[in-house]
Amino acid sequence: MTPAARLSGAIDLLCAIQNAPHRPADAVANNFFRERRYIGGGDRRAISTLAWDVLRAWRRLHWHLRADLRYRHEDVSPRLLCAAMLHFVGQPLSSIQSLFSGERYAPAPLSEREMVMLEALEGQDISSEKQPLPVRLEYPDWLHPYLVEDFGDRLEEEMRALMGAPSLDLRVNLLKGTREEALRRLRREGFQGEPTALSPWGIRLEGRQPVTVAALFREGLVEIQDEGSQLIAAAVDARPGQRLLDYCAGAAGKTLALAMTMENKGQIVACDVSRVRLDGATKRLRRADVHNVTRHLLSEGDKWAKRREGQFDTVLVDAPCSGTGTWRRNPDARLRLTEEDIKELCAKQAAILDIAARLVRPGGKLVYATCSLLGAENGKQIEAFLKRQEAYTLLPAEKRSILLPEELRQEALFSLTPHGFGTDGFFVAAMEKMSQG
Ligand SMILES: C[S@@+](CC[C@H](N)C(=O)[O-])C[C@H]1O[C@@H](n2cnc3c(N)ncnc32)[C@H](O)[C@@H]1O
Repeated sequence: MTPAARLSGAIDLLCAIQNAPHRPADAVANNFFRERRYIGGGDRRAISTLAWDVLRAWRRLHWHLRADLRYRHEDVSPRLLCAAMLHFVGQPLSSIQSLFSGERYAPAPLSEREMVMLEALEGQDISSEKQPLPVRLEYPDWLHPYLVEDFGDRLEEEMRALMGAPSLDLRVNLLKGTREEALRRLRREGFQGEPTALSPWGIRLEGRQPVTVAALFREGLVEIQDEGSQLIAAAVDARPGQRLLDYCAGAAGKTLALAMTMENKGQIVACDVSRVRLDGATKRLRRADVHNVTRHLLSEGDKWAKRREGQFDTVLVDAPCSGTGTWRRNPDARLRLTEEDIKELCAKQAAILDIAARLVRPGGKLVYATCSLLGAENGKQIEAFLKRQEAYTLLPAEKRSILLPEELRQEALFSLTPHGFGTDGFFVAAMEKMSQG
């Protein structure tokens, strides 16, 4: 594809994202490329990169383009956003104008009005001290007081780290081979990667390499999983022979890692309320050679949980959450999140925790995790849980997982952030249910 055709693709993709305001952008993009199978891998990456750069700079681009208040929100079209983004990454206006040539596969020429709007950007940087903090750091206005409370002086550095592109991490499936073996195979297949600093099974790839086409991925030797998510699985410390419940298993991202630390021995039940997500787990479990997982679809009025009270050695609650820790990957999610969502999510998390608490056997463990950065969904949620559920305490030091690096074993609960650890944002709390009597 020519650069102009790629630009056209990015504009079309952003239009598709804009036309589906309630759907996550990555789901829209998957659909977009499925319907355009003629677009090859390199072109796909170029199109997505520009579209995602725009999504990551959404508030700042709108701030610039609507600096002249005569312009309405509708004037800021995906065409203009892409052109402005190209300007801010250093392309001269004349070369941007030549991409909008109107020739075959190229976007239509820039109108006079569009040119005026773009010319006004000359000599400016995308971030400006004049922008209010939520604009400069790309988060919704209403979230500001929450972030001030949670991060205090660290707010700027934490939120800035969340604006960058994420790393691409793999987890080596020890059921199929070692990390050294996986690194050797990756190099042989032309990929560049290094062992992760914190996860014992992780490999961090350089840039965005098309690893899903690699033979070692298709064979199940590696799985795509952020290092932070791997560390949540490490915190669970699932051992061979145990009976474990992954209560919000989704498409089994963490279940796979738990089955690995259990060496495929014992039993994992993977539950979720979403059939689509649980179905998505089947193929991944097969590819990874995992045999000790059964799945259960939770439904309203389901007696399943009632019948299994006190039966599990460990229950993991990887709770539905705001996903604020994954904003590097899903920058569009910032635009959809509302204060009402946070309130609803907190209530849901508390309800799930209370059900899960009953499923743990006396002396067993409950692990709560989110990919949120917000105290309301994390520390405060656990504080309230421990007040409600007197049988539970935070896991004592001697029982914490030795799969975790020393620095993460100091407390029974910890947070990971892109700024602090170079991972997605995660929170985990490990608790123990006291034995009766
Ligand atoms: C953070 S995601 C789980 C991600 C998954 N554990 C992984 O590692 O890939 C949260 C999951 O909770 C599920 N969920 C939402 N409400 C639930 C409920 N009331 N009970 C159990 N699962 C629920 C969602 O369908 C979603 O799959």
